Amino acid sequence: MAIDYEKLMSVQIPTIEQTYTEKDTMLYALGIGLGSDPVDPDQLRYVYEKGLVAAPSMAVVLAHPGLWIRDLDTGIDYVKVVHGEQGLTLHRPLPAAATVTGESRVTGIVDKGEGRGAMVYSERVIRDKATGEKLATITQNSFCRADGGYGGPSDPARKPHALPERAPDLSVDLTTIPQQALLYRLNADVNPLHADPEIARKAGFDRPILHGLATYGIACHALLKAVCGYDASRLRSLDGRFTAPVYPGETFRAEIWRDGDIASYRIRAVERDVVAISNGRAEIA
Ligand SMILES: CCCCCCC[C@@H](O)CC(=O)SCCNC(=O)CCNC(=O)[C@H](O)C(C)(C)COP(=O)(O)OP(=O)(O)OC[C@H]1O[C@@H](n2cnc3c(N)ncnc32)[C@H](O)[C@@H]1OP(=O)(O)O
Repeated sequence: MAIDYEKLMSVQIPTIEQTYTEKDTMLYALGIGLGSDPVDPDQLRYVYEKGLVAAPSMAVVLAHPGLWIRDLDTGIDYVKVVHGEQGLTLHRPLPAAATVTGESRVTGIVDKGEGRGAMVYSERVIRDKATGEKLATITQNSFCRADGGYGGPSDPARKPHALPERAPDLSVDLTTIPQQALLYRLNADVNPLHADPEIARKAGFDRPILHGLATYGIACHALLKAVCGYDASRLRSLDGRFTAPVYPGETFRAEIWRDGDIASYRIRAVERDVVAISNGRAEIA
C-alpha cells in the first residue's frame, strides 16, 4: 500500500473526549522524571495531590487519537514511522483534572522522495469540555521512513527553529530509568515500538527506544527547572525536532540559550554523545 495524498489529507481522525484525574496528572509527571528528587517541593507539586499542578507538556497526551496512522486506512507502513517534530502552544495552564476534547486533522504531507521518506503534519486542538475554552494546540510531524516516492507534492518542509551559534548559556542534566518507556506508555501512548523487542527489531532498532514524546516531556522538565523556576504557567510554547533515537536509562543534557522570552534548546544523550532533540524553542513568560 502507498499513501494517497488526497485521501490522507482528508482522513477523518476521531475526535476524542477524555476525563483525566489527578492520578493521571501525577503518572504523567513521573513519566518525565518529575519527583526524582522527592523532597524538593518544586518537583513535589507535580506528583503529590497537595496543591497539584499539571506539567505543561502533558497536553500532548490528552485526548490523544491513538495510533491512527496504523488504525485508519492511511497507506502508511506504521512500523517504520518515527516521530519527527513536536510543537505545543498553551493557551492557558492545564487544570490538574478535567474533561477535555481533542480534534485532530492532517495539515500537510511532504513526499521527500524514494528512500527518503514522507512527512505527515497533523494538528490537535484541546478544549476544556465544560467551558469550550481552548487549552492547547499541538502540532506533530510524523516521519514515515518507508513511504517516500509515492508521487505526492514535495513542497519544502516547514523550517525548524535555528539554534544560536554561540555556546549554550546554561545546561541541566536529567537521568532516566531503564523502565522509563514502560512507565511513560501508561499515558495511553501504546506504540509497541517502545515496549516490544520484536517490533523494535522489525523497525530496525536493537531494542525498544524511548517515545519521542517522553524525551520531549523531559525537555519540558529541564526547561521548567532551568528557566521557569518550576512554575508551569510560565511555559507558553515548546517545539523541537527529534534528531536521533534514544534509549530508556540514558542521561539527558538540556543545553539552553536565553534571548529575552525565548529559550532555545537541544537535548543530548550524554553517554553516546548524540543529539536527540535539536532546533528546540520555548516561549517563557
Ligand atoms: C499516530 C500518530 C503518529 C505517531 C508517530 C510517532 C509514534 C511514536 O511512538 C514513535 C516515536 O516516538 S519514535 C522516537 C522519536 N523519534 C526519533 O527517534 C526519530 C529521530 N530522528 C531520526 O531518526 C532521523 O532524524 C530521521 C529518520 C527522522 C531522518 O533521518 P534521515 O532520513 O537520515 O534524514 P537526514 O538525512 O538527516 O535529513 C534528510 C531531510 O529530512 C529532514 N529531517 C531530518 N530529521 C527530521 C525530523 N526529525 N523532522 C523533520 N525533518 C527532518 C532534514 O532537514 C533533511 O531535509 P532536506 O531534505 O530538506 O534537506
